[in-house]
Amino acid sequence: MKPYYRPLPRLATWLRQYRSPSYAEQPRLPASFEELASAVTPAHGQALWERGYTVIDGALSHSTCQGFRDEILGLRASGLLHLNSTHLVKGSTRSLLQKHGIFEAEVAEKGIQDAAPSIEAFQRDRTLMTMLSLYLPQLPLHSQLTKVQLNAGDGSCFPLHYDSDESVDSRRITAILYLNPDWQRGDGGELKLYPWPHEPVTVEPLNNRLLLFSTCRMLHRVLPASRERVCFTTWMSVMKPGSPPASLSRLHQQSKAGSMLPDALLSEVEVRRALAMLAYQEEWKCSLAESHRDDASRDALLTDFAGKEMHSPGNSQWRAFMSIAVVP
Ligand SMILES: O=C(O)CCC(=O)C(=O)O
Ligand SMILES: [Fe+2]
Repeated sequence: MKPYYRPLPRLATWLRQYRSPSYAEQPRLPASFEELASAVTPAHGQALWERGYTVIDGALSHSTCQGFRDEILGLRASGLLHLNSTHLVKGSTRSLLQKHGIFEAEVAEKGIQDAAPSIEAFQRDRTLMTMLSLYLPQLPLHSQLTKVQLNAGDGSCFPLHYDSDESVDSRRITAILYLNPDWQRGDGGELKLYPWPHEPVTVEPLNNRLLLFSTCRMLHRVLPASRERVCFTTWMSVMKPGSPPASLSRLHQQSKAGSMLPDALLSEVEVRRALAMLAYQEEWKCSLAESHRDDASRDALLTDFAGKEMHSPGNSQWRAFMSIAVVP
């Protein structure tokens, strides 16, 4: 005997779909982002681990990128993006200092998921994390969060910074997808990476370019943009906040800096950070001034930075060390 309830589940699904008021208007989402599975190769995993960054061009389809870009422009037009702020920590007081012309929102914020369904689907999709975990099993990625960004292009930029610190949270890989089909040389807005003691690297914000780098170990900034610039960032986290990765961005074995200071010492995150700050302190200070409006709080930020500087670059031995240490 056939059970009489068999057709019911299918009928119920069918009814639910057609009764849903939003059914007809639902935008068509890419079923998945499976192009990423072939775009990410073992060589990308290796570069990310050893150099601390890698670039994947043409990671997704053209129409997927167009959809992402339209959603971010729509969010800006509906006033759903807010200004990005630099966190200024002074003793026990924390203050926020707005950057000019950098508008952003996290996908988790109110109203963003409905207005940016493809980007929300990207945040939920696990293809990128799965591929990276396959090639970097030492870095078990577990979850991800996405933030959209629109740079107004009036000289807006980011100062030198690290996205996080291994002792602060469990984010380990930063993935930025650039969505700028008309970007041309001279428009600015390049991302500059400082993989010290290697030379800085400039990455153009080209359409459908996915840049991956170490969240805690890669010093970076955005150069002033003279044209509207769109992107989104996905931060991928490991399960346990304190867990390694030992090294995303191992030093070259024969690092020149290592012949003067042992590589083991240079591998210490804090030592690397202090030396990188020394190496780039003038550029760092300039980038802080460029990213914020000229007012009293910017003065406070610059004063705070001056307090952190180590005053040795005038010293000729130090200058000699820095010039020999850099590995091209
Ligand atoms: O816009 C970019 O290319 C990078 C932005 C950035 O560094 C950040 O949001 O932390
Ligand atoms: Fe950043």
